[in-house]
Amino acid sequence: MAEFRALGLSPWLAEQARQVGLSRPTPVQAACIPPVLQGRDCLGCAKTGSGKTAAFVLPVLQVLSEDPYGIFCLVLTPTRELAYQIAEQFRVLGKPLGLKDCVVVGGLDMVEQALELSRKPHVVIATPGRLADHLRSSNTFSLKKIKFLVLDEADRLLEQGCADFTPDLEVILDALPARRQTLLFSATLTDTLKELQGLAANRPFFWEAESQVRTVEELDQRYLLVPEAIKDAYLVHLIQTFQDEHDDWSIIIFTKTCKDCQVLNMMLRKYNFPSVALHSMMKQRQRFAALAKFKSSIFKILIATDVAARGLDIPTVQVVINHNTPGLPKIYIHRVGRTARAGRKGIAITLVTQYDIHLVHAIEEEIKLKLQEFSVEEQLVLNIVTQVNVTRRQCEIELEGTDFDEKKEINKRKQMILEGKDPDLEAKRKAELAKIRKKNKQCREKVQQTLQKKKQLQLKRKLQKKMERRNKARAAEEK
Ligand SMILES: Nc1ncnc2c1ncn2[C@@H]1O[C@H](COP(=O)(O)OP(=O)(O)OP(=O)(O)O)[C@@H](O)[C@H]1O
Repeated sequence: MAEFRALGLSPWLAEQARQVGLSRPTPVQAACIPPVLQGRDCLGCAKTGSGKTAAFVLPVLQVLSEDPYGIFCLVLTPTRELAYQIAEQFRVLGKPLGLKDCVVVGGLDMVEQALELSRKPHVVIATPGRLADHLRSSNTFSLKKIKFLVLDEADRLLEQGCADFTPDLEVILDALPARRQTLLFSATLTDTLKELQGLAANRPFFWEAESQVRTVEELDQRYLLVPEAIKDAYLVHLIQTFQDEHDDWSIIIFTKTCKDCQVLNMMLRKYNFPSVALHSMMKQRQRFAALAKFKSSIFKILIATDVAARGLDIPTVQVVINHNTPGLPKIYIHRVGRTARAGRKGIAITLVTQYDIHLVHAIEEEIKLKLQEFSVEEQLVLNIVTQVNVTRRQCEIELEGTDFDEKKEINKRKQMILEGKDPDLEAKRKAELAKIRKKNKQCREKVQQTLQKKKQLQLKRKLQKKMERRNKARAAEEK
């Protein structure tokens, strides 16, 4: 407790931290809390599970307790589940303050959220899309007086991936006062450091954990070479083994697509494994329910897309299985970081097919560590291959019978409308683009063929000339 106090926190807050199990500051907390209390902006880069959340929650609560008003702090985070998790930390640590928080995320009632926002909560925790929608559509609340802006998983919020947050961030930043403290945290900040530094200009304090290796020591990182066609048999075998060998076990399996996630969940259920799925095509209430069931250990297996890759803190997770090798090392770091948190041990097994070897090399290069091979008894896997493949096919057929693909199409259209695009026009544009690409490809092929023919002709002529010269020489010799 004394150590948290030594960082500048009040006795009540240090005591509250102790009561919720934070007895001694972790390095990221020890390094970042004092400069934040001094009024500086902060960029904190520390490994997964190292306590970055409390590194911003504690100083925000400290400053809030000295001059409480609403809306005092805005926290932005990329996923809805993460927003609730952060709100929970604010709630437990800020209980003695009577802290009022408000979570603003997509998929839930907008009117209710607007009402809550108008009641001036101390802290708003939001995903960018929904908060920007509120700002565009109502003037019943103001962010003009906020003292703190926190970007959790800051690099994800700023990168322009498949879900691009930047247009929403622009709307939000326009609604904020220039005089504020900005705190940015992630386990993978360094790639986007330049953009981030532009956001935090108030005597920014940058802290990065001193370590070459970018994943935690307690994590045992393995790969398993598997032929693509029988990958699922390996997965079933792995799960069966963990179930047989451990009483208390809990696994997160990451998949590439929502459909894969759904099919695998159906398949594992057919084998009576206690699994639940979590992906972005589920309704928000189903997503929360699935996560709650997994957190309470009613279901021991969570099959998820990368929507669960960042930030989720579930201490009981001992195993992470990557059903596909992540295409980006950064995603690998976040996925495997769902285990071996806060000093606990954990294992991550990545299924690697013949097509993914280069991805493993990229991961190893980034994390500065070689993955070790995980060995299994191949015969046991071969024994179940046919059965597993048949079961998977059955599940795929079952899924095709539902409106899953249709929903996907509808979701895509909805997303486009939200982004201000016309789905029909986009479809037309896409078709035209495909046509142009096809034409270009045909043209390239034609050029290549012509070039090749030309080359062959030249070669033929050269050969002919050579032969002629040789014949002439021979004839001259004979004379
Ligand atoms: N000082 C502390 N002492 C003990 N446990 C702590 C301390 N600080 C945080 N923890 C615990 O460590 C776990 C991980 O913390 P947190 O979720 O903040 O990690 P993180 O660094 O944000 O990870 P990620 O990068 O995956 O989001 C949580 O269960 C939290 O309660």
